[in-house]
Amino acid sequence: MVLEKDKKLQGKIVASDQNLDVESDDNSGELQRKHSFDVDPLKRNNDQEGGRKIFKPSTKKQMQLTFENIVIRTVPKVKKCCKGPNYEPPKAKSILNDVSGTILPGQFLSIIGASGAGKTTLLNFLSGREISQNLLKTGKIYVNGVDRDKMKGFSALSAYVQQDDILFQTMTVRECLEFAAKLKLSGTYDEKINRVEEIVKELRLNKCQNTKIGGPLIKGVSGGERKRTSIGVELITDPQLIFLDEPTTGLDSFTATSVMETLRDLAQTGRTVISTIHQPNSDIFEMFDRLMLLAQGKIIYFNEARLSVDYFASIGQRCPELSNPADYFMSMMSIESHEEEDTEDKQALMRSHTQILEQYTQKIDFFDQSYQNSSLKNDYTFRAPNISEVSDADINNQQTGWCYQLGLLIQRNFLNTLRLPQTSYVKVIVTVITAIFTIILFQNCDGTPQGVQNRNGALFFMTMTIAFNAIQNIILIFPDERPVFLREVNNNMYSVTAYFFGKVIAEIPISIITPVLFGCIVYFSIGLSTAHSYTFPLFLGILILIYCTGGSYALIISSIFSDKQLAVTLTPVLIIPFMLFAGFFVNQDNIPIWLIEFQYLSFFKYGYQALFLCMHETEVSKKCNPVSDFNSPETLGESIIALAAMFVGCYTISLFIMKMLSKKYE
Ligand SMILES: Nc1ncnc2c1ncn2[C@@H]1O[C@H](COP(=O)(O)OP(=O)(O)OP(=O)(O)O)[C@@H](O)[C@H]1O
Repeated sequence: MVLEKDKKLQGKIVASDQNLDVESDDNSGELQRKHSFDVDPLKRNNDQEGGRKIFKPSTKKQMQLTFENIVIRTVPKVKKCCKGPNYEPPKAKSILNDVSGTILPGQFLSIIGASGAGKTTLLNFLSGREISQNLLKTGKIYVNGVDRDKMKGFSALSAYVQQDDILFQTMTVRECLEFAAKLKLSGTYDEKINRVEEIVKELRLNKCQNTKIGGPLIKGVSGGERKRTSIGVELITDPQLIFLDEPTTGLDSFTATSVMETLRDLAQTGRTVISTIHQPNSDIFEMFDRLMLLAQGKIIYFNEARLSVDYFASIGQRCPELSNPADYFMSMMSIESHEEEDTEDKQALMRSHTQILEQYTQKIDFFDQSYQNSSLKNDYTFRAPNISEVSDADINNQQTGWCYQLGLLIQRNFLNTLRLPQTSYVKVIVTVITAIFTIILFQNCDGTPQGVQNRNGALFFMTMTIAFNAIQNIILIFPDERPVFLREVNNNMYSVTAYFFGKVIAEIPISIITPVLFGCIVYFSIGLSTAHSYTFPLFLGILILIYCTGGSYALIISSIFSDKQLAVTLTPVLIIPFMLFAGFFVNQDNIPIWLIEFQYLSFFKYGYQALFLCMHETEVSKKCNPVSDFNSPETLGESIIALAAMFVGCYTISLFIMKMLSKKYE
């Protein structure tokens, strides 16, 4: 089909490009254009698809996005220490090289280019996402003619669908959409649910709406359905400007085509859709509306996709027959592979590399110049006539009440805990098994010297077990939730404090059940003190406090490290030093003076100390006076207060880190 179309195009090309009609004469190689604005997306929708209407036409103001002279480059760091006579300061690397263009309502722009061409950087910059601090950015972005920097709620007008599908694996497709609708939309409950129904229908999610998203532990929806759910979550507010980062990556060809169809349909209702695409197949290329080719941070083509093959043929880059134009363009924009890789002469190899790079740069410069001089060059000064300025009324910056957000977050967290096996029944089984181990290892904790030794060992073991149980719970779960939290908080769905308290409150049942279950099994089985009626509840209370403090400490670690593997690997290193200060392994008198202060940061020390004093301060038989042996500087009350203070302190620090994180990703 592509070829047939190309042949037709070889004579005279008549195309409507951003409201331009383009005429081309292949013999002269000259492409002429004449302006005539005719964007009627609904008409196109009906005409092109034989009356097929998938998306409801939006009643909102349409968006034209214009970007002017965008330059993004690295700011090289000059190392003062290395400055010498032969010192060559590092050069700035250009990532986007003075790129300009405009995208009109109803257009679906696909950006393709070799790896490192600057696609993601451009998409992020256009969508207003945070660009790394070490990059220098200049240029202007206008939305319907209004300077984006002067707009208050650009993020509320647009949607950004990330490459990875960042969703809760335990939630169903419908639950994900409902959650987004409840937090992002104003109006009554029925109105919100109606919008969900619409999205389910429009994105063809009917069949899988009650299936869980799924992940490594839960079987869930297919890749395409997951991607469509991610798109649906972003479409809930009916944004007019939609950015997508490589939406087809990781999908099979059929699913990728179906996702692209969805995006094309979306654009045909008047929305402006901009997407980077990774390795499109010929079917997907067929579906392209506007195409932007990026190479070395330069736009070498930005116009209708169907004109691209002819355009490149006119500058000497003819796509072979029966080839996928996208593949041809990709190879055209890629640096050629090195043919003399085997040579042992390193200098020759370097020279050859430099030569290839120079040739490649020359080739891209030629494409750049050809595009700049071409009549197909995107006219970024063009302003669609029926587009009016964005006003405050167009910006839906709605945020629901804090308590409403908290309620929904608690509900979601509980659901997640119940549906994730490792946070529910597996945890209970692990608790029971470790309790049985404790009983086997530390029997007979009576008042004899051997029994007291057993008891001290058991108390230390319990402190470790309960603390690690809590740490593991947070370290294994929070890193998975972290991207969802960042996406949602930056989508203005809820506040950081609502998320934080939602998390803390949802943790309460497991923070009570685990230590209480463990304590109940172990306490009487190994013969711990029954001297006072309050000893046992006090003992359980301390176990709960140890669990909560361990969890709060782990929350700091997992908020700092985004990578789960890294967090898991570093946890022992960050925990063990505090464990050594607990007073069981190292006599506190032996701790070097410069390290002594560290013991006051150890929740193991206060946890173990509190359990120890709880047993011995209430012990009737003190044959071997263990309290004096332990040399505890704090009383039981002080130990409990210190533990509680650490718990509150760690949670406060993690809340602060989460706030910082959310600002960083704004
Ligand atoms: N913060 C940064 N500091 C230095 N260089 C950067 C930074 N961000 C991006 N780059 C560089 O800019 C170039 C373009 O990066 P970008 O991620 O936009 O490429 P891309 O076209 O999206 O590539 P891919 O398809 O592989 O994702 C790359 O060479 C990258 O290394």
